[in-house]
Amino acid sequence: MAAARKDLLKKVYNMVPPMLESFHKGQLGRVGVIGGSEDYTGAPYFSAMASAKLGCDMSHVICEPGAAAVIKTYSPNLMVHPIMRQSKNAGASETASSISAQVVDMLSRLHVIVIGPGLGRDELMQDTCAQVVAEARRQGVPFVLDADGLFLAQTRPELVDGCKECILTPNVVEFARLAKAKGLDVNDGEPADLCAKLSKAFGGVTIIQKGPADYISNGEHTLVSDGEGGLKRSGGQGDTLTGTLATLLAYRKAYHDGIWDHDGSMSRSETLALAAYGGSAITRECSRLAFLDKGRALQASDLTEHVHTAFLNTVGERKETPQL
Ligand SMILES: NC(=O)C1=CN([C@@H]2O[C@H](COP(=O)(O)OP(=O)(O)OC[C@H]3O[C@@H](n4cnc5c(N)ncnc54)[C@H](O)[C@@H]3O)[C@@H](O)[C@H]2O)[C@@H](O)CC1
Ligand SMILES: Nc1ncnc2c1ncn2[C@@H]1O[C@H](COP(=O)(O)OP(=O)(O)OP(=O)(O)O)[C@@H](O)[C@H]1O
Ligand SMILES: [Mg+2]
Repeated sequence: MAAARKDLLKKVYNMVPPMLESFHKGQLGRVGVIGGSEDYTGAPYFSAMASAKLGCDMSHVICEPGAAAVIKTYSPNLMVHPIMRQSKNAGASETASSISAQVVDMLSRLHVIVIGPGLGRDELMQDTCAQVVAEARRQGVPFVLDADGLFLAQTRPELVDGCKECILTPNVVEFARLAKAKGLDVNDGEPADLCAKLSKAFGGVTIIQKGPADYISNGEHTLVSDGEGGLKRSGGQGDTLTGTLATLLAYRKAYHDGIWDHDGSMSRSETLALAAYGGSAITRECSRLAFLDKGRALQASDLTEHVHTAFLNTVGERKETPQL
């Protein structure tokens, strides 16, 4: 393991809470994934499940009623809330304000939200999420924008400009769309510099540009996460990333809230970068393990099954936790 990677993962370890008998339900993470629509039920499931498998106590999915009925059949462990509405299914009194108000009601019980997996680009879904993002930001609830959630950053950049409590996770194509929205030329420079430029253009928002290597930048500092992954590029692997990021952001909150004894020496900006790096490293390791297991047959759900081992192989279990 290269020295820089080892060093970074050791710091991620320091941010991960031990598992103590004194903790109560919810202290190790309450995550909400907003997405899931008529067309896509897998994406929010993979995201929420990855968060749970990384150790989050409570993983919620907030989605359309049609998607909710389906997602509930995938796993009884997830809490699924049929709050969101696509325009064509909305009643006369259901507006972005009335729907987002129900999601906002849940915010005080959530540590982190992920917006976008399987969300779609329907106008009412997008408007609802825009209002949720604005309120999450006001309340200081960290959020991850991915997939159709990135369409918000592309079309309404003011929602995220300058936000220091969020992570954007574009793939190559989504990165190019965001760059275009900010007037940047993706052919002008090395990937690490481009990621830093885009982050700066968003006022220092943390960006993970996914690809053969993941570039992570807040405009000031750029990390490269290039651990070996698998060779199958099936859809849905990005959802394991957003779920792992969500749990690490919940752990980050636990770290800053001081729910266990530690020296508290890491700043919020450092721990945000560590959550981003840790999520990327764990996801790539999941992909590597799943590919070893399944080869060409690998599907997104195979990553889900390797989240725990990937955590043990990269970050490692806390020494205080009894080893199984
Ligand atoms: N099982 C599921 O429910 C899944 C749902 N998904 C959802 O599907 C919706 C649309 O997501 P898409 O990712 O298709 O987004 P887009 O509809 O924006 O399409 C992006 C396109 O870029 C292509 N692409 C991706 N990486 C590339 C690269 N490195 N080089 C060149 N082309 C590349 C893809 O093949 C895709 O055609 C989202 O809501 C997403 O969450 C996907 O995450 C896949 C799995
Ligand atoms: N060429 C590659 N080599 C190794 N890992 C990769 C490669 N491309 C992507 N990844 C990894 O796969 C994960 C998902 O990235 P990807 O670019 O597939 O996202 P995505 O297109 O948004 O996925 P999704 O289908 O879930 O929407 C990331 O953790 C990334 O590090
Ligand atoms: Mg994606």
